[in-house]
Order: sequence, then structure tokens, then C-alpha cells
Amino acid sequence: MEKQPLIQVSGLHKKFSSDLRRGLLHGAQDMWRDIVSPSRKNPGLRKGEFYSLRDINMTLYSGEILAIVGVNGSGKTTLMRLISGIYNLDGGTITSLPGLKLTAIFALSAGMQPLFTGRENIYIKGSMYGMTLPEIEAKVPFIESFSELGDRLDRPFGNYSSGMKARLAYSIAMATNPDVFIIDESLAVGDSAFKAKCMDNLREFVNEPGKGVIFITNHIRKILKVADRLLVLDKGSVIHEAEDVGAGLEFYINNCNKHLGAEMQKNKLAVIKSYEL
Ligand SMILES: Nc1ncnc2c1ncn2[C@@H]1O[C@H](COP(=O)(O)OP(=O)(O)OP(=O)(O)O)[C@@H](O)[C@H]1O
Repeated sequence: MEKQPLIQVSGLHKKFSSDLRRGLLHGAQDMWRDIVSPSRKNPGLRKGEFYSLRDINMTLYSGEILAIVGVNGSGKTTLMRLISGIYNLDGGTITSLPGLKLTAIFALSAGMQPLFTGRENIYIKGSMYGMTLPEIEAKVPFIESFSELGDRLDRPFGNYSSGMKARLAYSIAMATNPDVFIIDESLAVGDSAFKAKCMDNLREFVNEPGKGVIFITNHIRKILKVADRLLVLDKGSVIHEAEDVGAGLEFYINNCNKHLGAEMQKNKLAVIKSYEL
């Protein structure tokens, strides 16, 4: 059966300015250009600008967990923010299936109020995700049960450990019932039992028709456990794409992780081999 594309990215570019003041000026110029002559093309690089992403082509298909790896600063978060509509594109296109609902977790505390309890934050964050009050109320039992926070749900969010924040953030995001779920390193801090539960939950999630996950992490074991496909980003470009996730990770470690030193590279490759056995 042919795979159904949920999100298609083609020829995507994103540039930033390395100088904050100049960046603000360019932003104002871009806004003015969009108002007075929206058909005019985005200019190339101006003074102080650099490409954070260049000519990115990728597709997320229904039924898959797509992992994206890359060293710090390679452009992973920028790409996810563009797909989520948080940033404007400087070139290229992003096409989604009509009506597609996307939920992303970028930072565990984003939008959460530290003085309010976890339970109160369910309402705050849920409404930020666009849920109505009855929808949130209907999902509270799921969030209580999935997060396993028990009576800690009634303590101030600001006092939560990072693992507790991960439990609440993941459970609220899942309660939005998205079609595409983007997770940017947010599960790095949960304990291993919760991480394993999330991995199983993601697999169940993509088994439903029309669902897909984009997963950003550099955690090799997690990728090997859940990913169906792998993209390697380097210096703002996709340099490798693999359906054989183990082989893709080997490429990544051999080509992008030289700074780790030979011993560390060897250890990482051994982890991959042990999964392949
Ligand atoms: N708002 C911004 N203004 C200027 N530069 C930015 C901005 N956001 C990101 N960048 C730059 O774009 C590049 C890619 O950053 P990005 O956060 O996407 O990388 P990443 O792969 O997610 O890194 P990490 O693994 O460290 O999270 C970096 O050089 C970063 O400094």
C-alpha cells in the first residue's frame, strides 16, 4: 500500500541574523515588504545573516516515527519550529494534509505557570493548545492516569522536578489528540520507566491511521527502539536519510561525531551493533 504523506517540506530555507539589532531591522524591512509587495521575493543573505537551514526536503508519512539527529546547532529545532508555524519561511514550501492537527513539545515549562498547580496548568496549557473547557475536562482523567503524578498533580508546578514536568507536558500534549506529534528532546529527562511507557505510547499512536511522529533526540538507544526512519542534519542541510535506522546512526556517528574522539565513537557504534544482534 502506498504511504500517505502527512507533511511535505520542499526546498526550505531559513536565515537568521547573528547581530540582534541588525536582525530587528531586517525583520521590520521584511514585514514592510510583505505588506506593500507580497509577491516580491525574499532577498538573499544580507549583512550579518546566515542560513540556519538550506534547501531542506523531507516528508513525514502516516504510520511512521521519523527521528532527526544532528549535532548542536545543526538546525533541528529551527526545522521543527518552521513545520509548527512558529517561524516564517525564507524560501521553499511546507505542505500538510488539509485539516492536519499538529502538537509539538519544545520546552517542558513553556506556557506553564510555576505558582499554579499541575492540575491548574492542565487547563492553562490545554487552552493554549486550542482545547475547549469541556475538551480539557474530558481529558483530565487521561492526564492523571498517564502522568502517574498522583497527589503531586495538586502541588505547584514550579516545585516539580524535570522528570515530573516531562510527565505532565507529555500527557497534556498527547491529550490534544494530534495527527502529528513533534517531540524535541523533551523526553530526555523522564525516568526510564516513563520513557519506556512513552515509547510504547508513540508506537500505539502511529498505528492509528493518519498519525505520524517526528522525534528529535541524540539518544541512540531511544532512536533504535522506536524510529522507523532517520534523517541526519548537518550545518543546516539534510546529509543522510535512512530506513535502516542502525545504518543511518552509524553514518551519523562516523561522519558528524568526530569531535567525540575515537573511544566514544567506538562505544556508540557498539551500542548500535548490540541492538542489531
Ligand atoms: N532566533 C534565532 N536567532 C539567531 N540565530 C538562531 C536563532 N535560532 C536558532 N539560531 C541559530 O540557528 C542554528 C541552528 O539552531 P537550532 O536551535 O535549530 O539547532 P539544533 O540542531 O536544534 O541545536 P541543539 O541540538 O543545540 O538544540 C544555530 O546556529 C543557532 O544559533
